[in-house]
Amino acid sequence: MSAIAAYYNDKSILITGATGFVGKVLMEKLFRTSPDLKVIYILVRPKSGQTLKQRVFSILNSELFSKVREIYPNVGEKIRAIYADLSKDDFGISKEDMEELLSCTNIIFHCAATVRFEDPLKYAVQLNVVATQKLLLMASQMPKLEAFIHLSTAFSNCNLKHIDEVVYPCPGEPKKIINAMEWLDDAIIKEITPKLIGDRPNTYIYSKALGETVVQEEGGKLNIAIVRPSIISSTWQEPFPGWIDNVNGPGELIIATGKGLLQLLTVGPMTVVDLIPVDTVANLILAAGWYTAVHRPKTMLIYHSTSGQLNPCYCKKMALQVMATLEKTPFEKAFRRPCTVFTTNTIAKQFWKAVSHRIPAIIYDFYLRLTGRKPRIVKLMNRTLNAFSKLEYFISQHWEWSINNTEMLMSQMSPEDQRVFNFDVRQLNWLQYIENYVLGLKKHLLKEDMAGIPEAKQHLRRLRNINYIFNTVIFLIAWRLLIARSQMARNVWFFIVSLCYKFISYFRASMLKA
Ligand SMILES: CCCCCCCCCCCCCCCC(=O)SCCNC(=O)CCNC(=O)[C@H](O)C(C)(C)COP(=O)(O)OP(=O)(O)OC[C@H]1O[C@@H](n2cnc3c(N)ncnc32)[C@H](O)[C@@H]1OP(=O)(O)O
Ligand SMILES: NC(=O)C1=CN([C@@H]2O[C@H](COP(=O)(O)OP(=O)(O)OC[C@H]3O[C@@H](n4cnc5c(N)ncnc54)[C@H](OP(=O)(O)O)[C@@H]3O)[C@@H](O)[C@H]2O)C=CC1
Repeated sequence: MSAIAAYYNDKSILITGATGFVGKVLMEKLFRTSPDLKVIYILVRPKSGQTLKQRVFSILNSELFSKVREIYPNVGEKIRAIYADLSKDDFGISKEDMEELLSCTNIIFHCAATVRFEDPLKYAVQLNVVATQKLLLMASQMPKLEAFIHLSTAFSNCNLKHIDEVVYPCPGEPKKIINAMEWLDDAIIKEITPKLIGDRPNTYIYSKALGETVVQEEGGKLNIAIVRPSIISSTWQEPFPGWIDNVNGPGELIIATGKGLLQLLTVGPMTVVDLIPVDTVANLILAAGWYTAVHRPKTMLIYHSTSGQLNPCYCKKMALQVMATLEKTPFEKAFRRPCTVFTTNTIAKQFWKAVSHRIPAIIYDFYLRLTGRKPRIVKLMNRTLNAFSKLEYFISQHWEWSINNTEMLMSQMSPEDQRVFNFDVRQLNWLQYIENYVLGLKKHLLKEDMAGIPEAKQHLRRLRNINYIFNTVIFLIAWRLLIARSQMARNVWFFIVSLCYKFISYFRASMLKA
């Protein structure tokens, strides 16, 4: 049996962020590989009108957990959902629940965070720094705790081009920043945010960097490791290829491309997009948890969960594969035919944004208004272009991450562990992976049925014909205006017409001879 799987059997595991993208995959894997684990405590808040029970029920009944349900029908009995809102003091956890957590927990996986790039700094600090600080304090009171795994991001130091497996100093001391967030007025915080975050692109990245400093400074004697994933994407292999349930990062751009909203990619041919499949991240987290608890390294280790060094995914190649998959299996009800223009030129970029994005959106909304419907495309287009401008930062640059600790971890694992908790991205075939990713977005996120593909293709053919007619009309109008105003245009026109006439006469004469 796998040593890592055996380690988690009989353990009480606390997961924060278990209702999120990474948390769910982590929990699923734990149940599948270590069914004899004692309990998984998850810190959950009620959301979107759902109680804790309802949230857990819908996760366990989701497609992601279908394999777990097969092998382990009573899986719900091993989950203890504990009410907690990490933005509140003491997380709002009841006294009894807190006592149980403190006395029983063996391992903590801290995945919870706010991942929105532009949350107000106060909220980002509250979630990604203060909550981490409080969780560390809780952890320090857990006598049975063996390991604390903190999830950060590979981009926490994206102001550097080469990133080592160390915690770098961050502008501003966490304690001072936390203090300032408590008493400063929201308007003032907003004003000083750009100065505080310095050369980091947004409040999310900055707060994650501060979070790492807090882990390093306040981890005390705890057995801690930090895992830094890059851009987390759909599952590669487990529990099945292509599972994804959120639009963060690439998902948003792929959907916008598939729906015909986004037709622009500002990348050079050799730009690498550092994708890392979510199941690979979960496997690395579990391996790091085992290693930290069993081998107790003297210093806190940081593991980069990235792909660029070992098996780079080139952005242009990825986009072409996205397009090829969309050709075979298009998304339904597209606004326009999917098409991608690659450019790194700023002027060309602005031109394409206006001509091929904003103007068609305005025309379409005008048409919706004329037909008595509510205009919505301009709003959607603005949102798409805004999201694109925020994500662009991560695909227009190149970073290098050291992976010594990650490779060391792999070398410490038995062949069986390497198979069961595989995070070796060298084995990944990007073309196959991207195809599954696009299909996964269609199926699991957009909830589109494969039976609707003929209709989606028919819709795209209609859009192509409309496009042809539209372009021809625009060309004729432009040409007519030009002829009316320019002698040269008129000469060109007569030249073309007489050429056509001569060609037809010649053709007819040679037909008659034959
Ligand atoms: C060919 C392709 C190649 C691809 C090539 C890949 C490259 C891909 C690089 C990625 C690189 C990431 C690298 C990060 C590495 C980490 O560690 S990041 C962790 C993950 N986090 C993320 O990815 C979060 C990214 N997203 C965000 O932060 C925010 O969505 C953005 C982009 C800043 C936009 O924020 P915003 O303008 O406030 O927009 P948002 O609140 O999301 O939505 C506004 C409104 O639109 C609505 N809305 C949202 N989505 C939709 C939708 N799809 N339709 C309609 N309405 C919508 C919302 O409901 C909302 O409505 P209201 O509530 O206002 O009524
Ligand atoms: N996704 C990515 O591309 C990357 C993510 N990461 C890191 O991985 C970790 C997980 O990210 P991911 O799963 O994608 O993020 P998600 O947004 O999918 O999940 C975030 C989780 O945190 C929980 N959470 C947020 N706020 C609170 C709160 N106030 N109280 C209790 N729980 C809360 C959410 O709960 P709820 O369901 O109630 O909202 C959810 O379970 C994060 O630390 C992130 O920084 C790192 C690199 C890339």
